[in-house]
Amino acid sequence: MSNTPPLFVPGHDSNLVEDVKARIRDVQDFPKPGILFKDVTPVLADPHLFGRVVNAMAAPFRGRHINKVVGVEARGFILGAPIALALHAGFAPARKPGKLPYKTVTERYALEYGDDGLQLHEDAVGRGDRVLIVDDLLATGGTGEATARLVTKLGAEVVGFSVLISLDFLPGRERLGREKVCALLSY
Ligand SMILES: O=P(O)(O)OC[C@H]1O[C@H](OP(=O)(O)OP(=O)(O)O)[C@H](O)[C@@H]1O
Ligand SMILES: Nc1ncnc2[nH]cnc12
Repeated sequence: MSNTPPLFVPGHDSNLVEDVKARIRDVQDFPKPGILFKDVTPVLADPHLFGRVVNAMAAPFRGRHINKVVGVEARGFILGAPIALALHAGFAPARKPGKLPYKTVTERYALEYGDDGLQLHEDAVGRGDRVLIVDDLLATGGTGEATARLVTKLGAEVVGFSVLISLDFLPGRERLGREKVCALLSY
């Protein structure tokens, strides 16, 4: 028998927010001057903490009949895939333009530090699908909004957004709809 705590245990995890905050690394002026970058890689490096984060980000959406999780390139893939498994849902990657091999739909958006585009395979989600969008961080909400537009363009329903971090001094949460966004921590 191993003493390693199991992943995906339902229930309240009281110290999680403090434990995660203690491990997020602030990097000043990345990728551009004036941006304080929230680096989540130290959280991912700890398998127990990573599992607790996945469980907590999936928890609000259990029982809500999510059948597809869309993870946003690139950091949204890392959290989105295990959250999909935790919810017994399929996973679809929303990728930067030119990366997906099959027919795609495209949306463009502005970022805290530039602008970009996202694509989904046209059969990634469809009518009747109940979709959870997952990313590591919500800032201006441009990425989340563009991902939601891709999902609805394909006829599926966006049930909500699960993010590890919300930068609440930026308008992301309002833009996506306060009631739809679950963030483990905010700044
Ligand atoms: O709310 P917004 O202002 O749209 O910003 C949030 C997005 O910015 C970051 O991704 P980035 O585009 O830097 O891509 P990466 O994950 O590939 O580094 C982050 O992972 C979110 O996807
Ligand atoms: N400040 C920030 N840190 C990490 N990822 C981001 N994406 C947008 N703004 C960010």
